[in-house]
Amino acid sequence: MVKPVESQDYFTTIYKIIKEQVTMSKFNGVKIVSRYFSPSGEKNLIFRQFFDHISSTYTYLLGCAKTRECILIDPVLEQVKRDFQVTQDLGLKLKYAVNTHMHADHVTGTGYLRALSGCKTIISKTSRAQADIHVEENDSICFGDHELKVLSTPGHTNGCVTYYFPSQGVAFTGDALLIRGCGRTDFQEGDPKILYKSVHSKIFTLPESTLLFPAHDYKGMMCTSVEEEKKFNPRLTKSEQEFVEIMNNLNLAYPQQIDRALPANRVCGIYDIPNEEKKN
Ligand SMILES: N[C@@H](CCC(=O)N[C@@H](CSS)C(=O)NCC(=O)O)C(=O)O
Repeated sequence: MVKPVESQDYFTTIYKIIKEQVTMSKFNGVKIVSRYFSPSGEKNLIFRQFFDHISSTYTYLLGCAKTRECILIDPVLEQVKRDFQVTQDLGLKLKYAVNTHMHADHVTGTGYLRALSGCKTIISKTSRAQADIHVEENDSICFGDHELKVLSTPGHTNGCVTYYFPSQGVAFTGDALLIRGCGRTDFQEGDPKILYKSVHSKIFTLPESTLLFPAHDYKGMMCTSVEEEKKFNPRLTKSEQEFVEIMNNLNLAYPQQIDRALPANRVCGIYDIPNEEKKN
C-alpha cells in the first residue's frame, strides 16, 4: 500500500506557493478561488476526481484519512475496476457507492461496486430507483469523520440531489448545475422552471466561495465556484422566462446510451454487473 498524499497537505502546499497571487487576484469582480478545499480546514480528507471519457462523467472519491472509510459519487460501470483499485491502493474501505440521480447517459457502477466490496448503494427516494439507502433533503451521508448534506435539486430529473460538504466548502452538483451550463430538461421529468428554482434557491445560496464539482463536463473543465456561476453561467444568470426559453430550444441529441442506461439505473443496486463477472 502506498501512503497517499493527503489532499489537504497537497493543496495547502500549493496554496502557500500561490498565496500572494491568490489574495491579490480579482478578475471581472470574481475573487479567484484557487484551492480545492479550505487550507485552514481539516487535514484528514482524501479526494480524487476520475473521468469517463465515453460519457464525459466525473466520479469523485472522498475518503477519511483517519478511519479509512470512503465513498464514491457517481461511479460509471465501465470504470468500476479502475476506481475500486484506487480505493484498494490507498488502503480505503468503500462504505457507500452514491448516485446524484438516475443517470440517462451511462450505467451506474454502484451495483457492481456493491458486488465487489459489500458497500451500500445510495440514491434519492424521489428517483424511485432501487438502492440500499434512499436519501432526501437534509439527510446526512457520513464516512469516517466527514459528513455530506443532501440538498434536493430537482429539475433535470425529479430525483436529482446535490451533496454539500460544508466543512470543506464544496458541493457535488450532479447534473443540476454544470460548469457554465446545467442539466437538460427535455426528458425524465425534466422541468426548466423547477431546475431554475433549485439552482437559485439551493446552490446559489451556498457561500460564494463554495467550490462546485459537476457530474459532467464536455469542454474539459473540472471545477467551478458558486460565485463564478452566479456571474458567468450563460443560462442561469438570465431571468426565469429567458431560462425556460433557452432550455426549450437546446435541441440536443438524445444520449447515445439512454436505452441501455435507464432500465439498468432503475435497479442500480441489483443487476448492473458485467455478464463476465456474473459467471465468476
Ligand atoms: N452526448 C452525450 C449526452 C450529452 C447530454 O445530453 N448531457 C446531459 C447530461 S447526461 S443526461 C445534459 O444535461 N447536457 C446539458 C448540455 O447542455 O449539454 C451522450 O450521448 O451521452
